[in-house]
Amino acid sequence: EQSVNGQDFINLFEKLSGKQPGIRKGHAKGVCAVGTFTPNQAAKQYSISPLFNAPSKTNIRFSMGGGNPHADETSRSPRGVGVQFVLENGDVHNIAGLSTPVFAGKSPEAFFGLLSTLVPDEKTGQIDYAKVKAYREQNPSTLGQFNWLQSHNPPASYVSSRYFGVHTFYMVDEKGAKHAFRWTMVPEEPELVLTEEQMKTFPKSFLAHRLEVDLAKGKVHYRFQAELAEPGDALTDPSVQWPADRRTIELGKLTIESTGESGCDLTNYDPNLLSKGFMPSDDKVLKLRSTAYAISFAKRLTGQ
Ligand code: HEM
Repeated sequence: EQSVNGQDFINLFEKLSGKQPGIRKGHAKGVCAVGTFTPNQAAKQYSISPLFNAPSKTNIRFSMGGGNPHADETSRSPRGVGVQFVLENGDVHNIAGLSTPVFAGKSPEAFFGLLSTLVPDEKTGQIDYAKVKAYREQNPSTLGQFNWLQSHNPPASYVSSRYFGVHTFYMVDEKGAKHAFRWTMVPEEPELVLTEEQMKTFPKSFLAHRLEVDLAKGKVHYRFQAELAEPGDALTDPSVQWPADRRTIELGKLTIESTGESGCDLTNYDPNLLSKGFMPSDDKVLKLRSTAYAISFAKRLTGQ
């Protein structure tokens, strides 16, 4: 299996979704919001991050997975969230996660192979779905997310969904000890999904409007949680979920206050840009994201 890099993905996204000048090459369709993060004091025992010292302003973006700026919001595909925390000392800390608990591949190569099967045939312009299915069966790490999406209808609102960090990160405490964890954003209101009927009748775009309606009713609250790893848990494979009984600690509350107009348009939610007191794991998918996002960012800022 040949190894792939960030540029390879950008080239592949262009084949899948066209050039899309000035637009994100992944999660192209999205909407901004703003809020405040209020840390839980108890989180301080796991990390020295200034994130836990004082409330921080957050610059949020909700999105549809994929490079299509006109993605169908009734489709069984991942939704995304990016949150940039602006710390009291001016530092920033990013997270960018998905509405699915697992990613579509254990490695950049597995995911790249899957996406490659979705490139339409040059002559017919058609996607060969038998090829896609065969690839999934031969590369079972790409099946978990697909199966999850088949058994969970899409969210009815960007703020009625849980979001998962998917990768493993570390919190570093006062003594320098590292605590492996995965984060989840859990809405305090019930999680609402589209009914089968709504999936057929809703327009392709309703989530931006729905977010405005939800936020006009009042602020939306999320609990920001960390599941702590136990020995033997997958630390570098984002396609594998940990057992449900992992100890969960509350990192704090995220209050989404209003829509954010164009406030997130120029943000790069690189998930490896972390505050002191946090560290990325050696997950190769996580590593590669920095390069891919930087290339996408540079391109879209220069109208490419
Ligand atoms: C090899 C794997 C991946 C590649 C190549 C990739 C690529 C990209 C690219 C190019 C962008 C646009 C960046 C920008 O222009 O700012 C993006 C956005 C995004 N990706 Fe990924 N991604 C990968 C994996 C993941 C994973 C594992 C997650 C979640 C756990 C994720 C969540 C997101 C989210 C939420 C956004 C939107 C951020 C925003 O709103 O600006 N991606 N991705």
